[in-house]
Amino acid sequence: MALNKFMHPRNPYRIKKPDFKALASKYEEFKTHCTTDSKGQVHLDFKKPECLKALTVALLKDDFDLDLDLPIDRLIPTVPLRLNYILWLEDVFGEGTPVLNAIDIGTGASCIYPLLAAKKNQWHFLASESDATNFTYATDNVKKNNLAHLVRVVQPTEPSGMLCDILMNNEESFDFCMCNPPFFGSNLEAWGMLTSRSESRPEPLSANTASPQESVVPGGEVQFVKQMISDSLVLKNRIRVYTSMLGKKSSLSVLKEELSRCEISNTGTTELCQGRTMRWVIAWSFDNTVKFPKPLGKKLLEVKPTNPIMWKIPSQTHTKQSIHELLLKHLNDLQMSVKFSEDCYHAIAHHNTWSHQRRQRRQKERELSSPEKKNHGQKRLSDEDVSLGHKKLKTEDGDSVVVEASTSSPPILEFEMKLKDVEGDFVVEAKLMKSGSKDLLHQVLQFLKNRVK
Ligand SMILES: C[S@@+](CC[C@H](N)C(=O)[O-])C[C@H]1O[C@@H](n2cnc3c(N)ncnc32)[C@H](O)[C@@H]1O
Repeated sequence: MALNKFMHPRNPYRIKKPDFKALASKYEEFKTHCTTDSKGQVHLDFKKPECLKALTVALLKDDFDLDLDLPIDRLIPTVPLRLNYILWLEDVFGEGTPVLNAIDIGTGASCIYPLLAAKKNQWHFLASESDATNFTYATDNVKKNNLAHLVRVVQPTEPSGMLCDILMNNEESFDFCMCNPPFFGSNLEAWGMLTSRSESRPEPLSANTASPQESVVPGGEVQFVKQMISDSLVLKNRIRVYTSMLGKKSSLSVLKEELSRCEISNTGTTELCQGRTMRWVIAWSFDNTVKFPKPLGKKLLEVKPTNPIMWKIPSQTHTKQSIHELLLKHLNDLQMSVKFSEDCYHAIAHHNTWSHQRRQRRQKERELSSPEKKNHGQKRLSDEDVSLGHKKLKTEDGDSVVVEASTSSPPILEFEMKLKDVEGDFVVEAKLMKSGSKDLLHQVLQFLKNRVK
């Protein structure tokens, strides 16, 4: 599971491995596909399509209360990857996950994206599916979960019909469209026979159940997404954000070139990492107010197990309550979201609000002392601030600088801090959680140390 550590920071499967034993004890059907070894460990054979299906069905039931029926001869979706794409779309539209109206092109028998997003965020979907068997299963899966008020499944009038086709008799506007296109251009490519030796990948660990009509399309995913781009030039802002997943990294540069050729400049990309699989997403918009999150890159997403960082506060200067109040105040000043229970603070930062505070304060003082700028508390952003995703800075009374951060960015640091009594003194013990680096955590602790002396 080499890539799990690079999964989206909010993806629960990043740290939670499916517990086959627990699932087998809850779900009879899942249990029938499991084997138990002499040590009592429960196993699943991923080379068998029935086992893959049983796992996807059990996870969707257990984690999202979704009941799915899937044909064994069609693509069986893996849940962590599908969730990664949805979580990235949440980032595009900002925190608080507003109710959105979306399109899923090629929804599959599972109708997985619309069902997951409808259940998780109450998003509305128009889902298209050209394959007759998949269309029937998708429609039944929506009904089975009582989600017909949120998800409509349609068939394009032409088998290769795309956005313009399904929106022909429709006046609606949509917030975004998403798509997991057939990746390959031919059956030979789908079977891996066109891949040269040097490019060849290790043999897959799990069965591929996708039918030819699900994995193969003339021109492969590049042609499929080029058609989406062409349709988007007609539909423009009727869909605010156009996105598609890609199975091959090489397709990214070809499609970026196509977007540039079509003079579409507001574009974004991201990587989706899970298990041993990597996928990519390409996105574009005609609305310049849409800001695509900067890809975090593997460095920031990777969390290496680290020892906690300790910091001692002498009890002569503070009581436990006064330390608690100061910690909460300063974490709050840093615009982190903080949960506190049982002497433990769980904090998440979306932007670096703690660096260069002194420089910002001096700048503010200079601005306030310069007569022509006296009425302009607002400060120009440095390149670094911009690269950190800050929307704007504004000064406040006193020595604090408040950073109004863009809300559409994923966390850059997540940590836990415990406040303990140790031999008459107080000790703060801080530990990195799902996102960030030890360096960032050190910086935050130094910021707090300077204020809680
Ligand atoms: C790779 S599968 C993805 C299925 C599902 N979205 C998932 O992620 O598991 C691609 C799907 O697109 C469907 N498809 C292919 N061309 C299509 C088109 N022009 N319009 C709608 N669906 C299409 C295929 O039948 C297939 O179900």
